[in-house]
Amino acid sequence: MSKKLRFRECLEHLYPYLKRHQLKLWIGLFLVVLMQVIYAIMPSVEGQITSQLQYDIMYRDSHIQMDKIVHILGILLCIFFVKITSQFVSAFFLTDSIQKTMEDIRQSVQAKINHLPVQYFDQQETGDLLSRITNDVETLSNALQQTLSRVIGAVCTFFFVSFMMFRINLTMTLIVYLALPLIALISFGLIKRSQPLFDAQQQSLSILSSSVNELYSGFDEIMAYNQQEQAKKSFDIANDEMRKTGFRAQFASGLISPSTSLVTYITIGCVAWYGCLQVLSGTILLGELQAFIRYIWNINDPIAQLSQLSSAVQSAFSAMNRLFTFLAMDELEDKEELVLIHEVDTIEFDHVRFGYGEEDLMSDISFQVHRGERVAIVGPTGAGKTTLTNLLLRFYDVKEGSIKINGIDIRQFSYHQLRDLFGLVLQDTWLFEGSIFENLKYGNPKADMSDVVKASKQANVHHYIHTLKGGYESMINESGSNISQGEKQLLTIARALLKDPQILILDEATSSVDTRLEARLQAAMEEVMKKRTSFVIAHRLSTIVNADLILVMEHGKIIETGRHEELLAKKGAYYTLYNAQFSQQ
Ligand SMILES: Nc1ncnc2c1ncn2[C@@H]1O[C@H](COP(=O)(O)OP(=O)(O)OP(=O)(O)O)[C@@H](O)[C@H]1O
Repeated sequence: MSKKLRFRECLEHLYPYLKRHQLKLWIGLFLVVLMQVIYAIMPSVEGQITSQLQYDIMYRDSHIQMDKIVHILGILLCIFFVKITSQFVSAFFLTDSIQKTMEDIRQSVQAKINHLPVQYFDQQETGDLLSRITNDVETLSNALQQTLSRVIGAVCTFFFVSFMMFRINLTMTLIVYLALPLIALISFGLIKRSQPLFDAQQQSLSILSSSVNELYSGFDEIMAYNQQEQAKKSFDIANDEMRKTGFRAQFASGLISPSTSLVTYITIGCVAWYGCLQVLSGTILLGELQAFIRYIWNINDPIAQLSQLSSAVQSAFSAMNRLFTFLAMDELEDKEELVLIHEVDTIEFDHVRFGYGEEDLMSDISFQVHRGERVAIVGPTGAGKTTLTNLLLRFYDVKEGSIKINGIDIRQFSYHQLRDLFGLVLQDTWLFEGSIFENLKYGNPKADMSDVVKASKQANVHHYIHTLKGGYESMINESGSNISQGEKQLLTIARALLKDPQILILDEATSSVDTRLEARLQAAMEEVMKKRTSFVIAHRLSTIVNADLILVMEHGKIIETGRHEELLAKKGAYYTLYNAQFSQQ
């Protein structure tokens, strides 16, 4: 994420997305150009009314020719009608193409998340990632919506209006042109200065969302530990930083408009003085001077507009930068499915060495498991139990040695193929916002209601679902807080049963539940492990006693292996652990 993209590179990344909806985009932009032509013609036509009146007063003894005035008004009305229609139609086409482009970008970000290595998520704040999908895309969308048509319009206006001004008077046009570099200098100088300030503002926003996210997800703990003051303090710091960066960025860009207006007024003063002399000498008509003064605003407008849009352009640039650097990140390379696995017969760790960073956490890990066996992994916290299962799922790759299924290195399989073999029942149960039925089907989208009910019965959770008002259609809220922890784990067991995986990874809950629920959980776990190769991060005595293989881990090493009785007889590490933790159960 370190390399920053330049503006041109950002546009190069954006272009393929815009290109997909280019027909609508081009129609919209063509109409924008048409509007600018009309915009350039209107002051001259309006000026004709003044010139006509001037003529009638001076040469026809104030006898006004109303038919000529009505004729010009008619032309103005037609032009106005075309302008309004173009405005509506172009807004429709531009909005449609831009919104579709944003939808595509959001989809790319979503797809990207699925193809990133797990390490990326270890290093990223969730708020930062969420901000990429929502805030950054929204900022870019707003900027395109507001700026694309206006920037193109501004450039066209500049050329069309210049042409009209030259037609009226060369000297007056040159006076205006003298002021233009000053306006450009002021605008773009201030834009450049405020660019880093906008970056800082966006960064603060993302820190603030992370902070709010943390406050919300840790709400119970904050209350329980009476840390409201501390939480408020860290939120206040993020909030204050947001205010400061926001103020600096907005103040810097807010200076642009008043400064450029001042230069415009001075220019109008000079032109009006020179123009009046020309009218008096009869070189130009009064209506032409009137039109010319309108043109000064119109030609300064593009530059002033750009400066007014600068905050949107700069925020969009920052957003595009983050979005496209994210989208350009290296993805996990997946293999084609060259090797097939039907039945998993053996799983083997062969002299595995691994560490999350430079330092090794585990080395020389070797053991073998056969089909249908139950492996209990025990050891103190931080021993490396979860890491072992992370390696099995290839969330991380081993540094040395290999993990083999049926004698084939798991790196030979595609991620999809490998992970398809596994079912997960974790302590940290994950259920999403949706109905119980949808949550259970997650493991097997093809399952129908009868499969779901069957799995729920096996997992001892069917009766509980029935007691809920909506049954299988009951909604689980975003955090899953409307269901108890024990019931949630039963639901994840049912989900795993529906998937019917060959290998099961089960992380037993350490939190104690009431005796009846415990019995239900126990039975459900036995059911899900039945006839399946299972790796259990074990906390229950019964699981360990019934295991075919117990791996005793400490500091990333397997220090003992065997069955319960053998290990007890050894009177080693397992014996001590058993007496300290499990014998009371
Ligand atoms: N994603 C990670 N990045 C860096 N270090 C990690 C990561 N995950 C775990 N660790 C570290 O690796 C070591 C082993 O962690 P692991 O979670 O495998 O232990 P565990 O035996 O499962 O512990 P527990 O019983 O508490 O879950 C710990 O020191 C932990 O801090």
